[in-house]
Amino acid sequence: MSADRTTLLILGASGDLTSRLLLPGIATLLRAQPRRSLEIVGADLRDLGDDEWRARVATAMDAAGERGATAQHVVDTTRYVAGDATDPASLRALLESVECDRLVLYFALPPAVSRMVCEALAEVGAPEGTILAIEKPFGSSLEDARELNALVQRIVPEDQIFRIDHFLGLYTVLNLLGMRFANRILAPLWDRDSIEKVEILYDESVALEGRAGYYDKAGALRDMIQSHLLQVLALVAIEPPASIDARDLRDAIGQVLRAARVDDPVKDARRARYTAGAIGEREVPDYAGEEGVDPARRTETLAEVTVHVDNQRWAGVPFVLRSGKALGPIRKQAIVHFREPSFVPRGFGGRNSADRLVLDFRPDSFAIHLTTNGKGDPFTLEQSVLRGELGGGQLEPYGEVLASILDGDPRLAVRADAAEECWRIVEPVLEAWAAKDAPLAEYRAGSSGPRGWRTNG
Ligand SMILES: NC(=O)C1=CN([C@@H]2O[C@H](COP(=O)(O)OP(=O)(O)OC[C@H]3O[C@@H](n4cnc5c(N)ncnc54)[C@H](OP(=O)(O)O)[C@@H]3O)[C@@H](O)[C@H]2O)C=CC1
Ligand SMILES: O=C1O[C@H](COP(=O)(O)O)[C@@H](O)[C@H](O)[C@H]1O
Repeated sequence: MSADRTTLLILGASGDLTSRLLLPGIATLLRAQPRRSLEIVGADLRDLGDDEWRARVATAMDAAGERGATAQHVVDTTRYVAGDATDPASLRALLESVECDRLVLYFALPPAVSRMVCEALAEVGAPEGTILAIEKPFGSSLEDARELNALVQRIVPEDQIFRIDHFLGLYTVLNLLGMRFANRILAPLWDRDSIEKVEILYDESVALEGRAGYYDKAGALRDMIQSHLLQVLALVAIEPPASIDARDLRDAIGQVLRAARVDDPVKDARRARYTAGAIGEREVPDYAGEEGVDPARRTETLAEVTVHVDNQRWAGVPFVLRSGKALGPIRKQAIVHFREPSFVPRGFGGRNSADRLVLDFRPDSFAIHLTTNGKGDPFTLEQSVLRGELGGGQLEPYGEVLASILDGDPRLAVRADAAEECWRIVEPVLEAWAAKDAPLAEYRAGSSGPRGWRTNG
């Protein structure tokens, strides 16, 4: 751990990400590792003011538990700067106002704005040693991601670029590595011979939450599937790496993403948008009528895409990726569906569903649904559920991600090639959906999705 004075300069500090996930994640890091030395500066277009900003930082620190000396130092020293970071003169002034040994410039901004800030930064120049931490989605298309990669690599060397995907900091997602590669039970079953299908689902109850500025131009496919769910797919599907150091892990991720594709963007993808409804007591307004939403964009709030991985291990196995907002049932899981056994001794009755491994992302746990003899009648099969609590880490995902940035360990960050591959995989679907008559189904907020969309699990 470095004792150098590090400043985290958050661009987009008044946005949803900063308050809801980034600051609370940092708070868990400072609670678990109080010897870190950190100062935080918030910057955004909106003039939030020092007091309001400090209150937000203090709330996040308090929510993580008792405020220790490091967290207190962060609250005492933090400040807020209003301004447009895409404007080179404002950006220069902002950078000059920061005194530290090491600067982490955190882009908590919509992708198009991040790109404009990078263009300004290329003009202004980044202080020596600056780390760029850039949120997903990285760029807005394959071409844009390529250009953005070239641009940021002109500003700082690749080892100072962290393309952020906080799902790589989720305990259960990291646990895929232990589960797959550190026991003899699952590894021999982990291929097309034993696995019929994999589902990776992230159905949320949160709705737009005032994020139209970002979300209405992104939609569920770009917001969740292009980044998070493809990273999870990569960890489910990678070949065993020799080590879990950054190079081996990211080589393996790059390899599997290069093999991934959507067969038929029309048949293998569907999308929908929520209408007014209620989730519990909460009334949710029609997405299309929300402030800042342009209904003509036909932005989807629920997307589902089937991806195939063309290699010996996975040929023919569908990976169904789905994520949506304002849904009633919350499902944040990866489900590995195993094939039927090749033969079951005659005389057994009752077998009616296949075995499966369910990994719950939040809270962290897993369950194996295994066919066994029935409770009352031993000759009637039924499923027993073996559950495991994973215990969770000490850190929230953003704490893990920030720790790895501060330690200069890119293991939890997305490498340049992987960021581009993820766009390559989803781009045929985006093109199909850009057609005027591409279907956009509807679902009531609080429901489980459009009528007629069946899900397993
Ligand atoms: N929210 C979340 O749950 C998560 C978000 N992310 C990623 O974080 C990024 C931001 O998302 P989110 O916080 O939700 O979006 P928000 O729209 O809530 O926040 C973005 C912020 O950036 C500000 N901004 C826009 N232009 C500029 C500029 N020129 N200079 C300085 N600030 C500017 C916006 O100000 P204004 O509102 O005035 O335009 C807004 O406060 C996205 O890339 C998203 O994918 C990643 C993980 C989780
Ligand atoms: O990146 C994003 O992630 C969140 C979901 O992550 P979680 O850690 O809050 O569960 C999602 O709500 C948001 O739309 C997206 O931008």
